[in-house]
Amino acid sequence: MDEYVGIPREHPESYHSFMYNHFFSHVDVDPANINILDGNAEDLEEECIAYEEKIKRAGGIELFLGGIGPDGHIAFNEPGSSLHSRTRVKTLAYETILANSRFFGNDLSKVPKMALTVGVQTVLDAREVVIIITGPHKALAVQKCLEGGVNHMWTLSALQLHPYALIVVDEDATLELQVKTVKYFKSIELVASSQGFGQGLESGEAVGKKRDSMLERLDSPSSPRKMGEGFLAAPGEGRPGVKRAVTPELVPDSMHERLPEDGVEEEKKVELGAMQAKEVPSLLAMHERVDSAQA
Ligand SMILES: N[C@@H]1[C@@H](O)[C@H](O)[C@@H](COP(=O)(O)O)O[C@@H]1O
Repeated sequence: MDEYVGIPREHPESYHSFMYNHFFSHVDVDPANINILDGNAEDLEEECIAYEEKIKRAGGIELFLGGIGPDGHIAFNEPGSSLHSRTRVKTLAYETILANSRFFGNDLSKVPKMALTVGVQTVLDAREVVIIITGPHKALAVQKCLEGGVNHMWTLSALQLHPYALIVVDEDATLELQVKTVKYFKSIELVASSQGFGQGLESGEAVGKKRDSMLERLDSPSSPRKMGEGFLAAPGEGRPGVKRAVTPELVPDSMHERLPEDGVEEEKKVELGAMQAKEVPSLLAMHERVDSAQA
């Protein structure tokens, strides 16, 4: 989902190395199916555009699994990132450079200052998003993103707009939350699982059939979404034993869609004309009312 700009792929702190060491080398994955942004690409902008295209061609992201930075950034979407952003070159925030310096011998000069990252909208377009947050140094971000409103200064908060987002935290990461918030989430989890609606990650075969329709939906990322469109299918939908309610639209429709169609407009004009012809008093202009009152 992100990669530093300008450090070799083999560098122990590159995200390429991280992903190979912690994940790809432990699973049976065809290297051709691994897609990590290339922070050494000759044309970084082109690399980002191509990455979005690749996601689109693959039918969208099924599961976005990630973490956050202490400033609430998701991937490398630093504070102030547009919530509609897509894959791009990003300058890292000082706090992030500082936080990452521990991986570079605490030498700030060695920490990359730029990265390539998927955008907030790229994450929001994923069918399901799971974010794992641990440690007290992420507690303020958790508080801002869960108890605060959707805000570009804490980009994780954009997940409030996602129909299938799951945030997994340890006890330390909840330290800045109100006790009642923690109790609230624990209680709804308890009630939900007692009613057979417990949260759970899906496993099993990929929902390949849905990909064609996903491709269509993702066709134009910038085009306004209509009711019920835009997000990918509900996780687990169509699988035996998995019930999901349809989530209503979460993204407002565009203004032009709210304007009446021409036909309707014409009808209104005719109605209005008829009313005016009947000289309905309420339609008289003010000066006419004044004149008639004086007379
Ligand atoms: N840019 C990366 C994020 O993409 C990643 O999610 C996070 C994980 O942090 P941690 O390993 O502390 O969970 O690190 C950085 O901030």
